[in-house]
Amino acid sequence: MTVKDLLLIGPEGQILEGGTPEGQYYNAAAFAIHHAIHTARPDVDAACHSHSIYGKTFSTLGRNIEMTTQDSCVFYNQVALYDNFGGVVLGEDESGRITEKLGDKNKALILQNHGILTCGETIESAVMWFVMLERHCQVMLMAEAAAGSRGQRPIVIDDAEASFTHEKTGSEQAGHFFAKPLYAQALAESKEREGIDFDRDQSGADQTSTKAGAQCIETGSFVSPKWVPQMKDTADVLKTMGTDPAVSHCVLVPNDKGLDLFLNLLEKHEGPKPASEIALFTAASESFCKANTNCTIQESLDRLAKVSRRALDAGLRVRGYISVVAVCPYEERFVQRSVATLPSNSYRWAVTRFAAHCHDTMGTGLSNVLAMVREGVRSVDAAVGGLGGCPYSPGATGNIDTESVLYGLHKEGYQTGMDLDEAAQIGQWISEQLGKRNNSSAGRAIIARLNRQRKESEQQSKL
Ligand SMILES: CC(C)(COP(=O)([O-])OP(=O)([O-])OC[C@H]1O[C@@H](n2cnc3c(N)ncnc32)[C@H](O)[C@@H]1OP(=O)([O-])[O-])[C@@H](O)C(=O)NCCC(=O)NCCSC(=O)C[C@@](C)(O)CC(=O)[O-]
Repeated sequence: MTVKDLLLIGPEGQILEGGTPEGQYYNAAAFAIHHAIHTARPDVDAACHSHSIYGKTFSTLGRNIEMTTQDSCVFYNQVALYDNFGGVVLGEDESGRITEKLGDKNKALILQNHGILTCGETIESAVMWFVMLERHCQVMLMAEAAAGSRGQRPIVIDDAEASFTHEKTGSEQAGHFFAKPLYAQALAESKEREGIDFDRDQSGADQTSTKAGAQCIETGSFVSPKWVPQMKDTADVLKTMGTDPAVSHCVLVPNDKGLDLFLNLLEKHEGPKPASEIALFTAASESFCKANTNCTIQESLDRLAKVSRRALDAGLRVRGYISVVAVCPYEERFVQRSVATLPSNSYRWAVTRFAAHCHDTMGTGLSNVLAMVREGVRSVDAAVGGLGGCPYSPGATGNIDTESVLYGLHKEGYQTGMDLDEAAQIGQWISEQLGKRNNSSAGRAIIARLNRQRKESEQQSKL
């Protein structure tokens, strides 16, 4: 199983995104359980459930775990037993009873005659609790068998020590931290196997970028022409451009009016949809949010929650951007803390993907992209020739150039599905069309190499 097999399922059980063409189906019982948990526990970002061998074996005993080892104390007072097996979970009755048992503070459940389930505020902690609970079930089974053969019982840790140990090791942050090596191993294994979705920005070279292998192309913006006149022709571009079913086209939308204009265009458009994804954006600093979208962060989150819900209902995919996560041109204070709290539920639940979008203003664009990819981001934006920019970020360079990002990712062993030489030629071509210098240093170096090779092969053919 790889990331490409994963499905994003909406609240009504509809598949919103993901999966291979032959993999558009899912386990209804899993959906029933996970949906009930996410509805009942907004603090929970991830739930893990599988019929793992030791958890399943332990569950047949119809009892809860005991704190018999230091590691098990992460679960002190936070595991409940659901001692009622109501058959495969397909209905709301059984999933409702399960979430009732989970309550509002437990991180795990023993589901009698079924298996184990854990949850956490992050994917990492939920997975770590699952791995630890599965191992603890194994420990309990072995310890009880060994003790039982001598007519004894394993020694249970006293409440005071268990509580103290839980306080030190059972927090969400601890779960996230414990999972780091496991997560790093999974990422290392997956980077050889999987590709990165390569996206690019509005540079007008849509057809040619398709040729270089981009999977998503941001084609334009439905923003106010009073604010960004350069984008006022987006509707005309969408109406006239060709589409390739292998490529997803995306447009930037800041508010309801932008979505109305886009939906209106789609309704009137004959033939395949020219774009099927929207990109929403807010910012990590109040000053940038005001400068870019004329509202506060909270106002933008409220606005975007509504826009994204409408877009999903209309069958569109939605991605989200948080601008200025590293440095804000208007605020000197580093804004990292507010970034951590930004993807509040209203925004986070409504978008179907987050992507890395970097500029190279301080020469750190490529390092930032690589750092994000190492942390698990699998969607990266870039523009050939480093075109583009942001009118509300004074002094900012254009977007990070596709050519150097491809070079960096390929060197690190990631597969992008894109052809670097092809991208470099497109970057050179579009820069010439626009009468601009090619802003990609990697692109210029590749063009120089391609020109040299061309000359050499011409000379060879003359000989
Ligand atoms: C958000 C607004 C509209 C608020 O701007 P506002 O002035 O508060 O909006 P308003 O609702 O008061 O409307 C003002 C006028 O604009 C019209 N209007 C209003 N909305 C639209 C629309 N969607 N499409 C067309 N027209 C629109 C509206 O109809 C009205 O026209 P009037 O009645 O005066 O004739 C404005 O601030 C805006 O358009 N901002 C866009 C800024 C932008 O495009 N920035 C660059 C791209 S974002 C970016 O670079 C970040 C990203 C994604 O790349 C990631 C990163 O780099 O970090």
